[in-house]
Parts: sequence; C-alpha cells; structure tokens
Amino acid sequence: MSKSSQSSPLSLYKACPQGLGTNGSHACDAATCGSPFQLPSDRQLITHPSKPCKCEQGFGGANCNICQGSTSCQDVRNRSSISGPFTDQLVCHQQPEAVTTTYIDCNVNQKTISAVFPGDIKLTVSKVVLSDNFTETGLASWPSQAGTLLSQLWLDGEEQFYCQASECRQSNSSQAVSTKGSGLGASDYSCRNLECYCIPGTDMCGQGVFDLSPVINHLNGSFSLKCDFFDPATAAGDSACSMNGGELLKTTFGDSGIPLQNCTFGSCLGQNELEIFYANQSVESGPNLNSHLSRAIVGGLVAIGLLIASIFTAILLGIIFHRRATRTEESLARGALGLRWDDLSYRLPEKMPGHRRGKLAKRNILESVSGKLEPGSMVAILGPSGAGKSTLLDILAGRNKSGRISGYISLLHRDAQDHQVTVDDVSKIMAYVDQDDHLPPYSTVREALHFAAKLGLPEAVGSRDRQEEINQVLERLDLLPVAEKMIGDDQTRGISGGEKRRVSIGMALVQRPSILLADEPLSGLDSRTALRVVSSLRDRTRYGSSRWSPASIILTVHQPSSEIFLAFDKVILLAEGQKMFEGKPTDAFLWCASQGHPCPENRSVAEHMVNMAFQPGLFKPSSVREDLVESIVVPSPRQQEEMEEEKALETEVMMARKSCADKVRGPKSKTSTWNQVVTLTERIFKTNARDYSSLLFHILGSVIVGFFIGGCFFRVKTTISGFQNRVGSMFFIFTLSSFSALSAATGLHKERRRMIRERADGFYHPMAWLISHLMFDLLLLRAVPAITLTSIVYWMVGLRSSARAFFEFLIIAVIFNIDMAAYNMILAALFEDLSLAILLSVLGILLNLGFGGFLLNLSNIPGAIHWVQYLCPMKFALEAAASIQLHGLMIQDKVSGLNISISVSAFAPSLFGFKENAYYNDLIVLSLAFLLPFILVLTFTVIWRLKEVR
Ligand SMILES: Nc1ncnc2c1ncn2[C@@H]1O[C@H](COP(=O)(O)OP(=O)(O)OP(=O)(O)O)[C@@H](O)[C@H]1O
Repeated sequence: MSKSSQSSPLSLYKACPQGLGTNGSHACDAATCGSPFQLPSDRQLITHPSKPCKCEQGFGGANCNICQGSTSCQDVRNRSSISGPFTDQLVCHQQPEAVTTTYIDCNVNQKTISAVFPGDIKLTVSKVVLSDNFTETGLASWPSQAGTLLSQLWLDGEEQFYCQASECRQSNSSQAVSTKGSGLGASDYSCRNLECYCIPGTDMCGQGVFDLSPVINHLNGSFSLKCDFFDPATAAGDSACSMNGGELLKTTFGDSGIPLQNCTFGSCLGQNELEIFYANQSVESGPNLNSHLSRAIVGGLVAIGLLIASIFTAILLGIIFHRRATRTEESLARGALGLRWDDLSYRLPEKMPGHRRGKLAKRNILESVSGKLEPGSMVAILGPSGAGKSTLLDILAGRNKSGRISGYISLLHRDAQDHQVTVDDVSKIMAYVDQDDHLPPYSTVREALHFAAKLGLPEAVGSRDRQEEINQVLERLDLLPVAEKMIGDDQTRGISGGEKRRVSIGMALVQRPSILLADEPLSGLDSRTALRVVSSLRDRTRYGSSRWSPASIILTVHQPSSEIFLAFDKVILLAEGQKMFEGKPTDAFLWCASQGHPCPENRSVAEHMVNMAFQPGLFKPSSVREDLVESIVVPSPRQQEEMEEEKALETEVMMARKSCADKVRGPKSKTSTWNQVVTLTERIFKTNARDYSSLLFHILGSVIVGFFIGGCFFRVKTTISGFQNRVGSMFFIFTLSSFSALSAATGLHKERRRMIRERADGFYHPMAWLISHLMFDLLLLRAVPAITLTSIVYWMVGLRSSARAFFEFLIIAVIFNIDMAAYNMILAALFEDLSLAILLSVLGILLNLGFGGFLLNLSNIPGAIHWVQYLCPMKFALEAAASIQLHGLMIQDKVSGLNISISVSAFAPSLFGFKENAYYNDLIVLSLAFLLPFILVLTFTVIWRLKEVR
C-alpha cells in the first residue's frame, strides 16, 4: 500500500497523484503498481527499483498509468466489477491530446544528461486538461486540477525529481516534433508557473557526481510539452515529444528543449465522450486563420497594410491636386510684366587685411542701383568682368544671396486689368538661365526640354501643346539636328558647349516665362548663332498670343556685335557695382561723347562702353542716372504720360531682402508635388537605365560576393567551428552591406549640384526630389542587392531552413542596408566635400564593426563607452539575426574525447552580450529608432542644406 500523507513542497502533490506514493521520508517519491482504476492511496508501492511489482493487465509505463490496447480499460473495469451506472463503453485513447486527463511515458534522450547520469532515464507526465468526473468511467478519483501538468523524472526506476505547472492550454500544431513524425502534427501543452522539487538523496539530487538540486529547485517560468500524434498504423510506440521552457531549461538545453523518445500515451475514456470531443474539435478548429499566423506575419501584415494605406492616400491626394492643377486655366494668360528696381545695394562681409582676429568689413558689390525692365522689352546689362552684372541678375531673379541686400524690386503690369500676380507667384512667372550649364548628362536634348516644360509650364497645358512648344524652341534655337542626342558630361561625350548653352536657354524658354533673366546666354556661341538666339529672344518679347503673354527679357552680355547691340530695347552699363548708363542703344554714342570719350568710328559702341567702364574714373563725377540719361533721353509729353500710368500700375511684389523662412523654403515650385515626383522618377529611372553601371555593379557585385561568402562558409555544421562560421557569415553579410551603402553618399553627391540648381529654378520642391531619389536608391540599389546577397549566402551557408526564419533574416538585412544608406545620404547632404562625408561614413562603419557585438563583447565594454553600442545599427541587426539563427541551436561536438551536446543559448549571450529573443525588439529599434529618424533628418538636411546660396 502506498503512503500519501507525507507533505510535499509542491501544492499539487499534497495528495500524491495517480501512479505515485510515498515510500521514504519524502512525499510522492515512489512509483506504484496496479492501474488508475485503483485509488492512489490503495496502489501498491514499488519499494525498490530492483523489485518491481506488476501493473494490472492492459496497463504499463513507469508507474502503470498507461492503458495499452483498445479494450484494456473496459477489460479492467469488467474484471474488477467496479460498480456504477455506466452508460458508456470504455476505450483506451492512445494520443497525447487529453480529453480530460492523459498519461504520458517517455525515454529521455539528452546526450549531456546521459553523459553525466548514465542509466535508463524516463519521464512520466499526467496532463490534466479538465477535472475528471470519475463516476462516468469508474477510474479512481484523485484531486486533479484542470489546466495542470504533473511530471516525474526517473533514473533506473528511481524517482529523482517531480514538477508541476499550471494555467496550461492545449492546442494542436501542424508541425511535428520529429522529422520522422507521423505527419499528423503534434499536440502542444503550454503552461506557466513551473515548479520542481528535487528529492534529496537521489542520484541527481545530492547523491551522484552532480547535484542538480539548485537547478531543479529553481526551475520556473513557462513550460510546454509538445508530442507528435500517435499513428496506430505505422508508429506504434515510437512517438516523440519535446519538453521546453523555464529560463533555466531553455538556457541549458536550447529552444528544442529536452528530446523525449519512445513516448506512449494512454487514458481511459467513454466511447461517446471521445466522439463528442472530436466532433466539437472539428467545429472549433474550422478555418481559423489566426491560429496559423505567427506574430511576425500578423505584425508584418499590419505594417504592410499601414504602409500601403499611407502610400495609397498620398497617391490619391497627389492625383487630386494634380487634377485640380490641370484644370486651373487662370494662370496661363497674363499681360506683359516688367521689373523696376530702386536703390539696390549688395554688400558682402570681407576680411580686413592686417586684422588678426579676422575683423570683417563690408564690401559693396552693388551700390544703389536703380533701373527698369519695361513690360515686353529686352534689356542688356553690359560691363566688364566683376562689374556686378550677375549679382544684379541674381537679386532680380530672387536667388538666395549670402550677402546683405537692400532696396526694392517691384513688378510692373502693362495691362491694368491684370493684377493677379502676387508675391507667391513671382518665382512661377520667371525663368533663369545661369552662367554655367547644369544639364542632366544622360538625357537627350528633347528630354531635357520636356523635363523643363513639364515642371515649368502650368499643368493645365496639355501634352500636345507642350510638345508643340518644345518643337518650336528646338527649331528656333537650331537644336533640331541634336534633339535626340544625349547631352553628355566630362565622362561621356555628348553635344558641344554651344549646344549646351542653347539647351539651357531652351529649358528657360519652354517654360513660357513672363520675365526671363539670362546670365551670359551668348557666351560660347559663334556670331551667327548668337544673333539667331537674340532674334528668337526678341520675338518672345514682341509676340504674345491668346494663350501666352509676351516676355520681358533681361540678359547680361560681355561684348555684343553691333547687330546684336542694336537689337536690345535698352542697355544698362555697370562699372564697379554702379550704374553708369541706362538708355537706348542708339543713345549710347551721344552718351559716350557727353562723357568726353566719343566712340571711334572703327570700334563698336558696346566695346567702347565696356572699355570705358574699366576705368570708372573717366566718368564725370555727377551721377549718370539723374543728370545725363534724363537729359539725353528726354521723354515726350506722351511718353511722360505713359510712364505715369505705368507707375500707377506697379505692384510691390518683392522686397529685395527675403525673410528667413523664404531662405529655407526656397522658391515656390511651379507645378503640383505629384507632377514633380512623377517627372523626377521618370527621369531617374530612365537615366539609370542608360547609365546602368551603378545598378549593374550593385546587383552583380552582390551575386559575386554572395557566392564568395557562401563558398567560404558553405554548409556550416552544428559543431563548435560551425557555430563560429555561422555567426561569421552573418557578420560578413552586415559588414558588406555597410560598405556597399557608401555608394548612397556618392550617389547623392553626384546629383547634389544639379538638384540645387533645379530647385533654385523652381522646378521642384526638395521633398519631391527626395522621394524620387529614395524610391530609386532604396529600392534598386539597397533592397534588391540586399535580397540577392542574403538569399545566396543564406542558403549556401545553410542557416535555418524554415521560410519564417529566412524572411525574418531578410527583413533585417534589408532594413539594416537602408539604415546605413540613409545615414550616408545624410552625410552627403550635410557636407559638400564628398571626402569628408566618406571619412565620417567609414568612421561610422568602424564603430558598427567594433560595437556590433561580433568583435567586442557587448557586456564587457567599459562603462564610459558602453552606450556607444546603442548608436550602432549593426548591434541590433546582428542581435536580431542571432535571435533567429542561434536561439535553441544545439551544438554537438567531441571535445577531448567527450561528446558534448549543448544549446547555443547556454553560452551565446555571454559570448557576445546579445539579448535572447530580441528579434522584434531589434526590428522595432532598426525601423523606428534608426530608419525613421534617419529619414526625418535626411529630409530636414536636404531642405536645409541642398539649397543655393550665391
Ligand atoms: N558670394 C560672393 N563671395 C565673394 N565675392 C563675390 C560673391 N558674389 C559676388 N562676388 C564678387 O562680386 C563681384 C561681382 O561679381 P559678378 O559675378 O556679379 O560679376 P560679373 O559682372 O557678372 O562678372 P563676369 O562677367 O565675369 O561674370 C566680383 O568681384 C565677385 O568676386
């Protein structure tokens, strides 16, 4: 007879459960014979392992709890003539899945345990899903508690320790524990509150070589038992289970837990009870998708859903605004506009010679210059080099200047009814031709004009009208023969310098500006072409249409031919930042004479004027503006009247000194953001399809390097050296990603100058440029190569083969690559000097390599610099990868002749300092603590730094 009075430290063992009794001085320390049809207290104890008693016929297992054979339960009940109003035939349910209570017996097959404790190690389990109503079955009642698990470990028939767990939930899993599993899946039983009691004096708890009591008695946390379903047809007595959980168990034996083999299951049940259970189960386990969805997939789906929703919303809003813009006809036809500037001065701070502390003096570049560009006229600014021509033009065009501007600029309207242009519209009505050409090298001439027309013309202009405009400009500027030729740059030979100049002019003309400002548009052109360009500009000032107003043009020239000189409506001569003359070209002769330097007959007057301007001392002391010009160009009473009228129509639209906010924002773009993004994206993809070297290098490079790394770490084993190679291969992937992300800095730097110029031209907002740049760079130069590299290395190295592990790793690899690229882009946007950006980027890579966790143990970093690791995306990427790849990985090797089998989880945290199960945490850090702030900082840097300051 068994004693069950001895008290146990575990609450569920206060009264011993079925199959256990008390033999010595410790509660529930011995197995019993018989069967569960007998009361636990009535069952005979096995007093010594060498003297086993018999199980009731039809029952077996370490403590005779397991029914064997389909009729065994009914037979015992019949034999023992247990009384009761039984309505149900009993069956032996030989599955791990419990209807109420089921018993499980397994052999423990764990190399480390077996090496330390040689012998026959068995595990017995009572799985109580529901409290039994024993009267229905005739089984002996014992105080079972629903949702609990009771388990005992036996060494050579002697009980060593027992455990309990509560709050258990039973579920089915489609994944079997063993590879040769029946294919029926497994029954999972997950519990909490694990507690164990090591029976003092047993081999494992004090008597043997190792005393496991401190470990066993401190087991805690969650716990699960997963067992393959038993297939009566094929796998009799050969089901496998695995026991997981409890921080200590996990650390010692890994994710797959303690392997259990030759498991048998058994519980006596009523036939009806079993049928009802399966009937209910099939209803409950209908198509419940969620149960199959892992946290990663659900999280991923939500994130993708949100991303798609926000992209969709942005696209929708973009289309709505674009549509609205295409219907707005009002901005197309406006009367001719002109400019008037008064008292314009421009001062630059300059270091004073002889002042060691760098005291600054003000240098006047322009001094109180006034003038006028009459609506529908063409004005030329003449003057020697350094006279201030470009500076004046820049200020009139509203370019961002580094010096101090004072004075006023006003807009003149010829048509009194047409006053709709406001301060905000100024950048929309102007176009500017810069002194230097900054053209897209991989676009054709026609594409460059198309780009300018799409971003410079109002969106209401249809594609046919746009094409017509482009063809007209190509024809007028004699560009038709090279229309389909690539523009080219220093590396790729394209069109000639003069043709480039004309493309720049064409890009301004196709925007149909009301005011065109052109800095040296004729430089580099032969006299015939220059005349042709001037005459087409001249035509623009003369002929308007119902759709287009005539333009007003102001340009700078060095030494125009007489023919060109006379084509201007007015000429302004600048010398050392001061206006010397403003008047008609025909009045210039008279003016020179009035200055005491008449133009010699054999010299062009323009050349003579510029020569005079080289020596401002030659001019008469009284200012030209008030005295001479007025006296020479005496307006008729009719002209005077007109001038008065014009004055009344002046609208003060622009203070020369712009506000701080305007300086940051830059000029207002001429079309909707949607149009800008689409046009820019079209250009960047087209350009890179032509100049595919970068794209090819990234993708081909990742294929070659992928095979190289894959070859070096080919098919890593689960040995100690294999473990090193496994981590090494992941470190290699992230290191390579860090270096390949350097191209993000060079890529942005390559675009930088042209972007600044086009932004200043009002073609687009920097955000539109950034979106298109990121779309190309992050998608084709980061994501695709990262996916290629990871896919090759992953499968060649032989990292975890489950689809989930692969995709989780892939996500980390892509996000890490994008993180590093965004960081490099910030540097390239911040520093104009590429070498500085690269230097800082390489420093960043070194920090990542050092503090990534592979080279330096993260737990042993000295306190003062311990925080540096949190600045390194590689630490989080490697930790996340390790969480997927190393957690629960079993190392099996032979060291000094001793077979070892140990989970990586037992030593990896202390080897690298990585946290366990940190995948989601690290994924969130990489996306929300690195990527998101990087993109925000990049946006801010691009808006703040990539802007023109002259
Ligand atoms: N940001 C600046 N920093 C230093 N000097 C400047 C700056 N902007 C203009 N200057 C100086 O102002 C003067 C006028 O320059 P500007 O470019 O306007 O001359 P320009 O008449 O257009 O000459 P060119 O015909 O050679 O282009 C020059 O001496 C130039 O060095």
